[in-house]
Amino acid sequence: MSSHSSKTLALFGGTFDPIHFGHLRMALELKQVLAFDEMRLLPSHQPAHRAAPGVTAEKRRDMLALALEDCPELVLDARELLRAGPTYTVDTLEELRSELGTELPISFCMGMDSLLGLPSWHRWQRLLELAHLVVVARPGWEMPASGQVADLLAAHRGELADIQQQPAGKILVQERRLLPISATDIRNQIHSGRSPQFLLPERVLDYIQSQGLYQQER
Ligand SMILES: Nc1ncnc2c1ncn2[C@@H]1O[C@H](COP(=O)(O)OP(=O)(O)OP(=O)(O)O)[C@@H](O)[C@H]1O
Ligand SMILES: O=C(O)c1ccc[n+]([C@@H]2O[C@H](COP(=O)([O-])O)[C@@H](O)[C@H]2O)c1
Repeated sequence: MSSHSSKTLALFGGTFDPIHFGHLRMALELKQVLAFDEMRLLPSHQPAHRAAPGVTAEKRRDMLALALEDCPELVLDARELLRAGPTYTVDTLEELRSELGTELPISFCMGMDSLLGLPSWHRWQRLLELAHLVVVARPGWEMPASGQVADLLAAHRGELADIQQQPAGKILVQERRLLPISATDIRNQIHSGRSPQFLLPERVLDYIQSQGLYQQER
């Protein structure tokens, strides 16, 4: 039995290019509603399934650190930035399991869009052996009718008590309204000369301006 058996850990991964209030609210709400003991934001180094971010991993991490300065409930975990090559979630979860043992309940949080793309993730069938998946769906979402994700949901759908008490293997679908904010919109606004004020923390916006980030269209 691991010494962590009475705790629960949640991870909220993303490119965070840049971090915004949509990410921060969702991470905080999931932590509070699902009563996780710890919620870590996990910036991806070289995202595996999208174009390379325009801003270096170090700057994305700095923005995340600034965003979390006033929020002790959310913690930065920069481990993926230390690994070379494409960032695969399965590698991160295996690393965490070797550090924290096999008993600690670990939940990896993602949007429903990410779940629908899960079969293209690296070694995706191993993920549920290492962690639970908490999937955020908009109210009124519909279950995919068939296919690998429908089969996965049918086999692994669980309840809150499962993800709090078991180490891995369940999918919890959480219906929540999302703030209508996207990092793509923020980048577009900046390079069009408009201000993204009120969509992200003021300190992050100051950093973006002082470093001259997102001025060029990509
Ligand atoms: N407005 C939002 N509210 C809640 N969660 C969000 C929101 N936008 C993105 N997410 C979730 O945050 C995680 C990281 O997303 P990501 O860093 O790609 O942000 P993004 O705003 O979608 O960026 P981009 O526009 O560059 O794709 C993903 O799980 C994604 O589903
Ligand atoms: O492991 C993979 O193959 C994989 C493929 C796509 C996305 N992910 C992870 O999913 C999280 C959200 O990714 P993104 O691209 O929506 O910011 C982030 O932690 C990524 O590392 C992981």
